[in-house]
Amino acid sequence: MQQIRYYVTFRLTNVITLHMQSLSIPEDAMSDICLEFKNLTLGYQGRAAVHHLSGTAERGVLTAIVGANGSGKSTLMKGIAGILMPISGTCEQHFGRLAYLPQQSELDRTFPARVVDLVSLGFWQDRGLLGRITRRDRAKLAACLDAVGLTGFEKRPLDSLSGGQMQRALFARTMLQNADLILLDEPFNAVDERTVGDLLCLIKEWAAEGRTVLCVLHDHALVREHFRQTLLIARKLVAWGSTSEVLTSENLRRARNFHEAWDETAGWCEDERSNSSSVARQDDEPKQRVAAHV
Ligand SMILES: Nc1ncnc2c1ncn2[C@@H]1O[C@H](COP(=O)(O)OP(=O)(O)OP(=O)(O)O)[C@@H](O)[C@H]1O
Repeated sequence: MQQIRYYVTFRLTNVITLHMQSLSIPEDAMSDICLEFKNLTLGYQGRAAVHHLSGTAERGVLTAIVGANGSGKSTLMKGIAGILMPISGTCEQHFGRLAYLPQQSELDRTFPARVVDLVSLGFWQDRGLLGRITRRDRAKLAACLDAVGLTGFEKRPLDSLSGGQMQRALFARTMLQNADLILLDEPFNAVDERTVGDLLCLIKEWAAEGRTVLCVLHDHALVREHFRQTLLIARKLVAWGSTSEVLTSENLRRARNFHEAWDETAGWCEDERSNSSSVARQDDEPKQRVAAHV
């Protein structure tokens, strides 16, 4: 009975999360813009964590999101996924489906679920909560497990997996979701070099298939080598564009200065300046303080 209750909770929690990620996405076949921010401010309990972000991400582009700890990267991912509602401004997705892989630290692995249960949640958008998985689905699932090197792990309980194996299982679920926009929050944390290489290959294949991938990363060398575009954030946009133009020592210095100067207790910012779109160098130091506002 306990097992059943856990299992139902596991499915419901995951399905609700996946459902929130799949809401309301208008098709826009005329444009190559997949994602558009307009003066987006996100935060918690009335305090902004990401300020006045504007810009666009094109379809099929691999973008790294970089910034110091606490700079707002995960907050931005949650805003795009629809888990966090904007304090002001908008975030619009212009193509189909979205898949979101949160940081591993946010996942509860104590549910008595197996690898196959986790991965098959990727079918939810097609099959619904109680929908039956067909023979064809099972073949797809097997192919995805094979692609991430987890053939034979189907019945393994989640709490018996290593960090890297868990990440591979989550990538398999993401593959089954067949999403147009894929959000990955620090997907290479605590995984070995070989797993990083394997998962990077998958990510590049997704982009080659026309999927847009946004990936939070801390390893600048890896970003320089594998990601065409980078968005550098320090609670507000510092720069967004080609990786070589964004990851300059000057931009990194500005990001550091801005982040260090930020007032953690400030309320949400009423400054309605929009920061310019796409490839953008934003204002220099944070001269403008946040207005305390409740
Ligand atoms: N649930 C929450 N409630 C209140 N404040 C939060 C919450 N989550 C994050 N914050 C705050 O928002 C700010 C941005 O946090 P966020 O997690 O987005 O940073 P990050 O860039 O992803 O950091 P890291 O690299 O450490 O993962 C931080 O000051 C953080 O303390």
